[in-house]
Amino acid sequence: MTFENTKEFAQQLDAQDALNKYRDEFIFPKVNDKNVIYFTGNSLGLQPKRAKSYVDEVMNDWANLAVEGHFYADKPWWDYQERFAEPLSKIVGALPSEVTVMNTLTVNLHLLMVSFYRPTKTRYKIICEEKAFPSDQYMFQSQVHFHGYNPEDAIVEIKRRDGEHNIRTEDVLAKIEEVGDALALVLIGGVNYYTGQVFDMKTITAAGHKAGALVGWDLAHAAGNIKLELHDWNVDFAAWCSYKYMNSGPGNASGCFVHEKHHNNPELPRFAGWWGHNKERRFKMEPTFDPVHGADGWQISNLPVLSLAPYLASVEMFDEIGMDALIDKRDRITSYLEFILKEIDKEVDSSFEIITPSNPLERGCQLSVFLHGEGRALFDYLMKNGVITDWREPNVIRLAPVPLYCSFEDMYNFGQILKAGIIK
Ligand SMILES: Cc1ncc(COP(=O)(O)O)c(C=O)c1O
Ligand SMILES: Nc1ccccc1C(=O)C[C@H](N)C(=O)O
Repeated sequence: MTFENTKEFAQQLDAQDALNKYRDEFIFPKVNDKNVIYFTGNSLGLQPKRAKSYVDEVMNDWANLAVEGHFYADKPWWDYQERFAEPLSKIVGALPSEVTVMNTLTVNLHLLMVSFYRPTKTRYKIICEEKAFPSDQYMFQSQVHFHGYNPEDAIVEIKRRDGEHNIRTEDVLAKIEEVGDALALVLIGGVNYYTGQVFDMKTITAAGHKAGALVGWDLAHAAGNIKLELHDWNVDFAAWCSYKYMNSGPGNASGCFVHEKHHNNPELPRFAGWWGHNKERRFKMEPTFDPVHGADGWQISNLPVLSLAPYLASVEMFDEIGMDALIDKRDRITSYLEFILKEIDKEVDSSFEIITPSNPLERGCQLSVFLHGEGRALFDYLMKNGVITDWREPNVIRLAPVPLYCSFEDMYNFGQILKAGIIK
């Protein structure tokens, strides 16, 4: 499709966009009395208007039913997480029994590593990506330490080649083969938080298995953003936070995936709690743990229902729309933003280097832009003028035109503000 850098053209794309009406479902912060152009849904998604009524429902049930709400609320609290299974399984390409919601992302990755990182004297190494999100790096180091190994030896990072911004699949595969019999686990961010690069999860998962290792994915920047087929790709486990693309609210619960093939394995160690115990007999207060056969068997504590409520509102919205429609718009709006950046680049002295892969199959809805010749002052100018982006050292802004609530006209307007910020 050929694009034009005009307001009329952008408005025309909005008029043809079936998802445009969902913009009204979200609350936008305002700057100078105008809705902002929000590019940071990859950090914290906007609040869906319908989230409040889900929270109010729990507050009302708590007021009116108190302890009875666990079993007699319209949406009973004791198995509230089961309402996520169907819609969430479609978002990540899983069976409903393979997904659950609990805790937060780093906590869940630790808990899943209890089950899936079981190093032995000879097979103890973890492959991850260079410059993984810091929380993941701390997690790897502390897990390796906990098991009595040396992080310098046990953690193997896949590097970018000199002068390249993204990691090549062939380099991941070569590293897996090289580490071979010493490899216990591959655990990578499915979408890199800094560059927005999407990894070839299917191919890498198969290669990890071939080497005799288990394979997990941190899907913080992937869930609700890209097409996932976790079950079919034979991924062992995965976890994601819900406050980014899934719009569940700050610090909210994480989602987890555990492949069906691991559900009935009595050998698998895990850190247990009563909410993972056999559902029918949970309140019989039995002394021996009998896990639910499914991802729910990794639950530990009773559920933080008040915080799950807005997440449920959001997941149901995703279910209404479907990932295919979202991805369709995501590709169009991301390409339009890419086009706008290139157009503005021609009109100003500075130059923008998009470090995200240009192939739509290797990116979701994030463009990370190196601002050559510009500095933090430009970022500050954008923020003051109602464009919310984020800044990452040394000189990168990340732009996520989230298809649920960003418009094509936003992209056009952004281009004009960007140009004014440079030329001023
Ligand atoms: C890739 C990645 N891993 C881990 C985290 C940390 O998540 P949490 O603070 O919810 O544990 C984030 C975002 O904050 C992330 O982007
Ligand atoms: N939860 C947060 C709280 C405070 C500041 C940032 C975050 C993020 O989520 C950062 C995110 N992981 C990112 O890739 O930008």
